[in-house]
Formats: sequence, C-alpha cells, structure tokens
Amino acid sequence: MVTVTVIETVQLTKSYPSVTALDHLDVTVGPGVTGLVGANGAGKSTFIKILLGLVEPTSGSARVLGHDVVGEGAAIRARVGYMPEHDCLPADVSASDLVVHLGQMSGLPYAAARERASDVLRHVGLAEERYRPMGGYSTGMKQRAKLAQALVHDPQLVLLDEPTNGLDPSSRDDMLALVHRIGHEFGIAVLVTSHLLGELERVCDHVVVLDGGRLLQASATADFLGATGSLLVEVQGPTGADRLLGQALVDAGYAARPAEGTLVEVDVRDDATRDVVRDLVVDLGLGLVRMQERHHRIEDVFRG
Ligand SMILES: Nc1ncnc2c1ncn2[C@@H]1O[C@H](COP(=O)(O)OP(=O)(O)OP(=O)(O)O)[C@@H](O)[C@H]1O
Repeated sequence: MVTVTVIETVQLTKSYPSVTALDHLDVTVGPGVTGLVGANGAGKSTFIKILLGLVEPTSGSARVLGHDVVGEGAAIRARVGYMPEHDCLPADVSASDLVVHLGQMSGLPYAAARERASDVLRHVGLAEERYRPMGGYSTGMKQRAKLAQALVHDPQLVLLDEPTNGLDPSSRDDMLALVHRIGHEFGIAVLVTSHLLGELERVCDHVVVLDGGRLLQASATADFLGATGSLLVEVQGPTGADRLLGQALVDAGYAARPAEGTLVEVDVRDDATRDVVRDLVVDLGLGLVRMQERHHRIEDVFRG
C-alpha cells in the first residue's frame, strides 16, 4: 500500500517577539483523521495558519499536498478546507447563502455552487434552518455552518480548529461522528485540533501532541491507548473497595491501589491474576461489578 503524505514539516519554527509558538517541529500527517492535541497556547492555531500559507514560518519548512507553504499558499487553499476556531459568521446571512457564495469564490459556477452547498449542508445536518440568518443560530448550528463552508469546494484535506468548542455533550458527540465520517466515508484527510484530549481518542487514527510549541509525541491512536498492565476492578457496596484493598490482596502478593471513584487498580502479575482477584472478591462476599484491563489515555503522555 502506498502511503500518501498529506502534511510534512521539517524543523518548523515560528517565533513571536515574546514566545516561540512552534519549536523545530518534525511532523508527518497521512490520510484519515489526525488529531492535533495540546493545551491552550500549545501552538495548534499557529500550526494551522502556517499550513494554510497565512502565516510565514520563522525557519524550517512545511509542505501540504506537495505544495510549499511559502509561496504556494493559494494552491494549498484551493485544495484545503479550513474551519476556524472563532465565531466568524456574518449574523445577517443564511448558511445557505454563505456556503453558496464561498463555493463561487472557490471557482464553482453558481448552479454547481448551489448544488454542492445543498449537499454539504445536508451532510453536516443543517436542514430548514439553513435558510435563516446565522445570527439566530445555536453554537452547534454555527459549528455545522463553519464545517459546511470548509467542505463546499470538495477539498482533499480539511483543517478543523476546535470544532467541538462550546458544544454540549450530545452536540459534541454529533460533531465528532461527523469528523469521523469526513475522514473515512468521504475520504477527505482531516487534521482536527482539540484541547480536550480524551475526545480525540474516539475518532482519530493518529494523534500529534504539542506542548509549548514542541512535539511531545506523534503516533497511531492505538499506540497511545495500549494496555497498562493493570486491572480495574469494581465491587459492590460503599466499603467494598476498602475491603478488597485490605490484607487479602497483599497476602496473595498483589500490588493494588485505589483508582478513580470506587475502583481498585491491581497490577497484573501473571496469567492467574484475573482468577485470583475474582476468587478473592467471592471469598470476601463482595459482588463483582466489573473487571477490565486498564488502558492508557492520551493525557498520560503529559504525565511522562
Ligand atoms: N500574532 C501573534 N503574536 C504574538 N504571539 C502570538 C500570536 N499568535 C499566537 N501567539 C502566541 O503563540 C502561542 C501559541 O498560540 P496558538 O494560538 O497557536 O495556540 P493554540 O494551541 O492554538 O491555543 P488556543 O487553543 O488557545 O488558540 C501562544 O503563546 C500565543 O500567545
């Protein structure tokens, strides 16, 4: 299988007078959905603006779909869709009119722009409301309109800057499902940023983690989420965890500690660990609610 490089940066650096926003970044992004993760100020928006050819690097280089970000910004923007982080929608224009207009700006004839706009607005889930002025939209509807305009010119790559910002949990799930569909069903490469590390685990094939402008880690999501070598055990009753953590586990030679909520984390020592823990729970007269392998979270990379 040929792996296509969508984005490639070499020692990419962006310095502002008081801060180094990006510090010698070597990043390669391929097809599918890639998450760009980092706390506020980590450099995510700066990275996206450089990829679009809107901000020049201080040093190093970056190529998007084979084009150099310095000098070939127009060619990049013709093939890349961009969903900005902040609310930038004109209040008195409808989503339909905006997306048709931007489709025409990208070079589509009016009839084709209308047809494409109608398609993408349907895909992002804006129905009748697409004809109403966007000033009256909820945050979720505004995010959908911003996503539609990024897709209207049939890009090969979309850069989505914090698309779940300001959304309630259910709209957040809808937006993440859409991001996943764009990357997998529509076959458009996606780079999506978030400061909420946990949410990208579900939809991204790869994750790039930035910290203070530096690359902390870049790998397949599955590599971030590997098993930790311990079990999470939940037993019934308010004192169940304490009783399990009492002498019996120690006597049996297991290292264990309290985990989130009322969970108990037990280090896996050998193949028999699960059976021993289950038997101990039974011997103590506790009901076993669940016992599962503990997996890493993307957050763990920040804990070193
Ligand atoms: N035009 C600018 N002039 C000076 N400093 C800037 C400029 N743009 C960004 N910065 C600084 O560069 C650093 C990275 O900012 P950036 O907006 O890229 O981070 P981010 O990860 O996108 O965070 P957020 O999610 O809060 O936007 C920050 O310290 C920011 O203050």
